[in-house]
Amino acid sequence: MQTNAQHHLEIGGVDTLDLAQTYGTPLYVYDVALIRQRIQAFKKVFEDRGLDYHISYASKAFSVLAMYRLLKEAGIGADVVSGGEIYTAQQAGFEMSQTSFNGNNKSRAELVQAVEAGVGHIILDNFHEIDLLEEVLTAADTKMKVLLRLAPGISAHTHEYDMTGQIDSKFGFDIQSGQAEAALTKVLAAKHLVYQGIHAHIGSQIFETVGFEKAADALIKMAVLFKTKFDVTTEVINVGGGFGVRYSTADTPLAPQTYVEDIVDEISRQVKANDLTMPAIWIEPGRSIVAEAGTTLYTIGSRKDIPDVRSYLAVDGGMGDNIRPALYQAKYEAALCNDPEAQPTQTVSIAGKYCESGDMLIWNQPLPQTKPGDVLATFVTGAYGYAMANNYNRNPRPAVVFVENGQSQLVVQRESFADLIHLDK
Ligand SMILES: Cc1ncc(COP(=O)(O)O)c(C=O)c1O
Ligand SMILES: N[C@@H](CCCC[NH3+])C(=O)O
Repeated sequence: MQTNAQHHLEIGGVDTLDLAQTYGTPLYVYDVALIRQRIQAFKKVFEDRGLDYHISYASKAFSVLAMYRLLKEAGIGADVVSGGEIYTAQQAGFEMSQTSFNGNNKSRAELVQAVEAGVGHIILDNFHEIDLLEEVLTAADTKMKVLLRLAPGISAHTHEYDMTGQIDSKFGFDIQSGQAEAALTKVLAAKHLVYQGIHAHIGSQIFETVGFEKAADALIKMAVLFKTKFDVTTEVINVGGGFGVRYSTADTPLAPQTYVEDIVDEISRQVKANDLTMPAIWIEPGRSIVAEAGTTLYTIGSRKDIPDVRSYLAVDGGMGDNIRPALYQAKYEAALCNDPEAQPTQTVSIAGKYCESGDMLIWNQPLPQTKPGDVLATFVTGAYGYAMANNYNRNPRPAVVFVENGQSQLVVQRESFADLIHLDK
């Protein structure tokens, strides 16, 4: 947390009170330098080891034109999961060969769109999709590089809704029951699918490396099986994303690059032990690239003090701009922008303005005295915040600004009431 000479909270060299004044609240503010640093730290792990690699930022964490432009500048790829993300990346002028396309129910229309857009790789998730993509490619008379998403049977230590690699999951080909082998057989028989490798994503907001290492081992085992049984070389091992970040003092993640160092070292060991050629290693970090770079600014409004029970302090946003506390009991921390380091004198619970009792942003936040009109910042809201924002109660979605070197830039305009009825008939 940075403060300026007036003791105000500052982000990227810009006073947050000025940002709130200029752009209004609620407001998502991104520290662009921090995003660049995160990307560089991931790159460095691979480059220090001289490895063939690909970083595919999981766009779902935060997908807007400005973000794809930033990725392009930083020289990394992007993973997309919908026609909307493909469209946004294209409109941003993103190099589409540097995208991969994930998802458990890609529609025919989305596959056509992906092929026409020149998406680099499609990560096949199920048997239906193998048939569908082969049909689309036959009609277009073109080929597509594919990875197979596997469910390695690993339960990551995270919120139940954030687990994706366990056997009982809607994602990917199950390894244990032989689906993975059956999928490879089908891909090899399809004329327009070019097998490149395998993928696993075990979940999100994970704090330990052991789950990733187990997933890497499972993928290497499959690469060995594919080699011995099918004489097929696996050129890409994609270990997904899911590297945890620190939302509150209770969280104890590793440095983002530490996860990758461990995974890469494990893969290198296993490749050597199994006498394989070293594949390209791909990662798909989303949260760990953007979460900590994001801060949301709110204006404080009403207050309700229930003697001996609780004090509710309400802000002008809530579950419409940050649904994570309601959906995953996610914990956040907040500070007052006019003096974030002032001694707390009270404990309050930060409520949103939506008509739901569950619309709470933070329970039991220590704060100094506040008054209506004060600006409150909640930290680490850069991932799955704006991305999951909604118009519940017909509230317009907030604006997004990028700040860097003392300059701010509006990258997403605040929705207007007119925008809200734009599509109504
Ligand atoms: C396939 C896939 N890759 C990457 C990610 C990104 O995860 P995270 O934002 O936790 O890094 C996700 C989301 O969990 C995902 O489903
Ligand atoms: N939306 C989730 C993570 C995304 C999971 C995607 N597979 C969160 O905010 O934690």
